[in-house]
Amino acid sequence: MRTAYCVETVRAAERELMARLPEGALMQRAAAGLAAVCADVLGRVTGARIVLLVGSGDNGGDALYAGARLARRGAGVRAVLLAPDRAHSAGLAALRAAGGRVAEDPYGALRAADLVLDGITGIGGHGGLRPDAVELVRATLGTDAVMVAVDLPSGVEADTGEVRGEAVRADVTVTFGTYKPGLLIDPARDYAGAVRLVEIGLELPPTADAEALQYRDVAGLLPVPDAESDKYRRGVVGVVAGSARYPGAAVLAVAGALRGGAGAVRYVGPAADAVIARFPETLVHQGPPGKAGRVQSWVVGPGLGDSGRDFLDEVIAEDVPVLVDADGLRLLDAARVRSRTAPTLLTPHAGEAAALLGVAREQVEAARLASVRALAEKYGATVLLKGSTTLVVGPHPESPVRVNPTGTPWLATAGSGDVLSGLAGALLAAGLEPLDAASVAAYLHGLAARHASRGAPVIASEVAAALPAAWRDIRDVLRD
Ligand SMILES: NC(=O)C1=CN([C@@H]2O[C@H](COP(=O)(O)OP(=O)(O)OC[C@H]3O[C@@H](n4cnc5c(N)ncnc54)[C@H](OP(=O)(O)O)[C@@H]3O)[C@@H](O)[C@H]2O)[C@@H](O)CC1
Ligand SMILES: [K+]
Repeated sequence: MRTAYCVETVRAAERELMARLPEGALMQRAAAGLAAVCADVLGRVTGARIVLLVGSGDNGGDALYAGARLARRGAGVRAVLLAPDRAHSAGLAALRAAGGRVAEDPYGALRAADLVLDGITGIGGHGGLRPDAVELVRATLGTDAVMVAVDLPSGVEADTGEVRGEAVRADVTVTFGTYKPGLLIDPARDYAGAVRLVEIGLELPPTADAEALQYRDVAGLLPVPDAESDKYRRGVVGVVAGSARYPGAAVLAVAGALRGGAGAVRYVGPAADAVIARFPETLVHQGPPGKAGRVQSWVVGPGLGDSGRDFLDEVIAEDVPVLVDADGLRLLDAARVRSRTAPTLLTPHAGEAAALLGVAREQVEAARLASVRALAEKYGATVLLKGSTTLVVGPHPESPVRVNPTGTPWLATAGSGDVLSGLAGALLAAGLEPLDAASVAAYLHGLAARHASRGAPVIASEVAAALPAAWRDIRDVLRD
């Protein structure tokens, strides 16, 4: 599991560690790791032209000490001090002692740089870059210099991934001790480039603030049938989806459920002919959901249209896990969801989330973490917010947010959400907790899209068809 911790927790761990270490030792660890990554990126340090953008806090101190290390190895290092009277004095002295200098012509130095170290702000920064910093950072655009951010790209919010104004766009971010949530969550994640973690010995609490499943975690969670399994042990999913206008949504949700390992899929709705034509293994039911036979989880909403309200109400009243997506979300009553005893999983995209929260879509996109938490609280449900970085949170406000690392922009295609809902529904039916079902589904879905796409446009039914390949990929790690 890749984990990330908020600033408050990082600072507490830092204080505790600092009390046990000689003065300045922690910053030296950070600077040593930072300099090593810079050397790696440069290939050859001797003769390299390096510019340090140095803010008024310890983030600037890290940059100065790393600059000193690189200067000792033969690099030409120039520091641009954004607040000369508040720059880290010991760091600056170390840089000077190593042969580095304060830049006399900052813009000239930036134009000629091979590498720029962004030490303007780290975890102490708030709000976007200030105007003087904006000007300097703009001067690096269009040059060949590699931008390496110290701890975080300056201008992003460490805890939330929000970007309130301008921020540094890094090629590489060297972060210390732990990932910060902003390095995993868009839009900030997109500013970080490749992230390298430098261990500095922080002892962090067992529960993280954000976490991203890795192959091995997903492999451990995937339900795998054994010799005793029958369709009920594997899980029977009920799908209430589709309408005369959108029969395809039903087909795609059923595809996701079948490829998600369901023992059986029961389909309820007006698109039975289309579903059977494509997937004859589906059990279709003509009456209301309550009479469809045994179901271990329901998926309701894709392509349902307005006419599905009665079916939605009936499904919500069932005492099994229910996933609500798309049109189902619009028709949903928060109080009814909150009063359910079995788990509920909601899977909105940003537009649907915005409608449910009564805000603009842009607001959800700019504050994805706050939005998904607000929805989880409003509905007392687990919520998966689709998007560039899909987020999943449980109803408990203290639980970590799960960030999906496998997304790809090719997934932004009609019907891909329907596949995801069927897939997550199958995992719920197999008995996974909603947080696991949703995050494993997002992971598989992203991986399947990558398989199907390989850099070219992909359509939703191909994503569903590529799920077995993604599944095999993941199970392969268990053989290592
Ligand atoms: N914690 C750890 O484990 C370790 C931490 N380490 C390092 O320390 C860093 C944290 O250092 P930090 O606390 O000194 O804060 P930092 O990020 O340098 O910025 C604060 C300064 O910036 C200023 N400022 C604020 N917003 C601004 C803006 N938008 N634009 C411009 N300026 C802005 C603000 O000044 P003011 O608002 O008063 O003008 C304040 O002076 C951390 O990220 C890591 O690199 C490692 O060395 C070792 C392990
Ligand atoms: K920085």
